[in-house]
Amino acid sequence: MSSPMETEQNPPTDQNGAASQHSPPPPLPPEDKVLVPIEVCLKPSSTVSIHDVRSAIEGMLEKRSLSYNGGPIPVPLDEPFLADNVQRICVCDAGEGMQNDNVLLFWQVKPVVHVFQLSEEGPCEDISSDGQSSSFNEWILPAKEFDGMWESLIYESGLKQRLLRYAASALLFTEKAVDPFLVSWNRIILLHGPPGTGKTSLCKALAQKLSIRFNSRYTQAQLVEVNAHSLFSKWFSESGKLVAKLFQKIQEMVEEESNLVFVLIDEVESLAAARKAALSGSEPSDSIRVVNALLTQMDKLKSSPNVIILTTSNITAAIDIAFVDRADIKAYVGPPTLQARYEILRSCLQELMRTGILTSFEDCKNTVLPNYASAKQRMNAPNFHEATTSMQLCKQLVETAEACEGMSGRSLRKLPFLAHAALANPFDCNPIKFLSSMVDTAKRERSELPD
Ligand SMILES: Nc1ncnc2c1ncn2[C@@H]1O[C@H](COP(=O)(O)OP(=O)(O)OP(=O)(O)O)[C@@H](O)[C@H]1O
Repeated sequence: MSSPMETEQNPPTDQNGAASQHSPPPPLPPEDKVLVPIEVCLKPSSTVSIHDVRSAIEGMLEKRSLSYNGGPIPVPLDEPFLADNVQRICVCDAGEGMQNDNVLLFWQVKPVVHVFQLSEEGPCEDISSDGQSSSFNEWILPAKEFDGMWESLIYESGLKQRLLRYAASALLFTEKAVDPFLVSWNRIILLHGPPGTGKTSLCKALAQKLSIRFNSRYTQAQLVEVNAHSLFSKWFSESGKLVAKLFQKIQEMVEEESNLVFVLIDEVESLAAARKAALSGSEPSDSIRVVNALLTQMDKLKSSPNVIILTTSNITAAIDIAFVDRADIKAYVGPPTLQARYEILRSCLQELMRTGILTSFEDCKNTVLPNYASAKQRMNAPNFHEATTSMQLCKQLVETAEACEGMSGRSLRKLPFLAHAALANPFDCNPIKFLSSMVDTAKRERSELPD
């Protein structure tokens, strides 16, 4: 593998290090340059200012006029300030700026540097008065727990980009004080779809991303995770108090205008269920008061510019219509497509090879499996043959992904573990044998899915 970064003098290379056929294009005019975010994570021990690191990284990118073909950029060891303080440098969403056989030429794009440090504080849990379920969790963002989550979620059709751009526009409109009577927008996102498709994770990952991308405007960010179900306490009289307590806390957070607050309400369909049950008389009317209190509090929060409300639901039809109306973005998150299944399984396999669980052929640790598009391209090439282990593996990986049709992202991420546990000899684990075991396990899992 070539290094992810090459100097401009070197011809651009593709992901396998082959020289590009094209000559480098001339620099673009500044207004045509695509913005490419560069995320720079500081070491936990670092105490330097984000400002200083940003300037040093910008200087580094300018000085070296680099090109890039995937993976993290190595921290420059010849620059002690960066080497001492920076843990990693990642180029994000480079897709649009990539040209010439997937090479990103830094002098063709406008890098936007975001420097951050992960919070290691962990969640702060609030135990509800029944002493059992907690009514909300709170994290300081960006949190160590959510590091890498955004990258691990795989969707087609630009869903992640759409959400990121939507939230960025919503924050910009608010910051620029656009008159809401003339242009109307909310900062409420609803993700709905079947269980296990990554809705909750996507909300958390989105909050983490935004806390990094907007940290020059908002110096602090927090995520409050509310389980809607737990708000309907079995002690009915307590429910109203729980909602009041929760929103009082959120109000305190948003009063500090340098604070960006994300409120995640999971299982929002339980609001509708409670209202319906109350109307049919099977639940005390207290439930309906809780739903109404929640909606009123959400409306109140709308006037605060620094809040984004993220909600999820498994059952679209059951969501309270009053709530659906409030959400600006209603995105359906479905089960992974063939390509997404391939990519999820590829990342699993890659991890098992990195950690040495899968072994038995030389250089297993350093093998890089091709992505779906290049795997298909190579398999369809007239001179394709399965002689190389990597090609044999990716052909089998495509077959495994095909066998997993209908499975959720959550089940797919569990599949490698189940397949490993089913092996007769788990200590001599050949990736080819392992993939056969995955197909068998997938068939078994699918046969056990409810109709
Ligand atoms: N599209 C995906 N790409 C990668 N991983 C996924 C995907 N979908 C789900 N997963 C995996 O499944 C796990 C569970 O997802 P999560 O709990 O966020 O789903 P959910 O849709 O909120 O489920 P539920 O509705 O049952 O609460 C995630 O942490 C992730 O590892």
